[in-house]
Amino acid sequence: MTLGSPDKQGKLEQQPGEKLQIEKNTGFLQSFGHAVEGIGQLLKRERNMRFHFFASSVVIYIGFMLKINRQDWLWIAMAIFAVVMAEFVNTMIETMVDLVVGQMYHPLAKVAKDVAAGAVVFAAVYAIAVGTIVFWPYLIPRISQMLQYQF
Ligand SMILES: Nc1ncnc2c1ncn2[C@@H]1O[C@H](COP(=O)(O)OP(=O)(O)OP(=O)(O)O)[C@@H](O)[C@H]1O
Repeated sequence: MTLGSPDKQGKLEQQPGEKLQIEKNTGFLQSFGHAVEGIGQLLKRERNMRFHFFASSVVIYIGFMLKINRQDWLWIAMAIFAVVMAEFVNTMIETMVDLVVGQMYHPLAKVAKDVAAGAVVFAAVYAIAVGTIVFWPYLIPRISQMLQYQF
């Protein structure tokens, strides 16, 4: 990919007035600023990440509704963290593969991208399992209460 040309997804155009830096960051604030930019890129480029963000918000809302305890919050936080981390790794791998092979097909590029995507699926399955184990005991009394009320 040449400088300023769009990437595979057509989203890497150089912005007017944007400073092109390849030197080391000079201080904490500059490093932090670039890290925040990285998080922004993840949200902008990854449709799945926006879905994870929405799903996490729903799970947190349900957690508050069901008044889950401290320990259960830790499990939920860990599940959300695992999915988000897997998505970070997936995006890093995808970007590096696109940088190296560009528009060419390469079987190893396929392996790298598919394994990275597999990591996200793996983390998502873990998160669903944690959510089920955590929320189930809070839901059982409510469900049986609803059933008693109906019959
Ligand atoms: N350069 C390449 N060589 C070989 N296979 C590729 C290459 N680029 C992509 N693929 C294959 O095409 C699939 C889709 O590629 P794409 O770059 O859209 O991945 P994606 O962005 O990982 O998808 P998602 O955003 O859903 O994670 C990959 O999972 C991989 O199997």
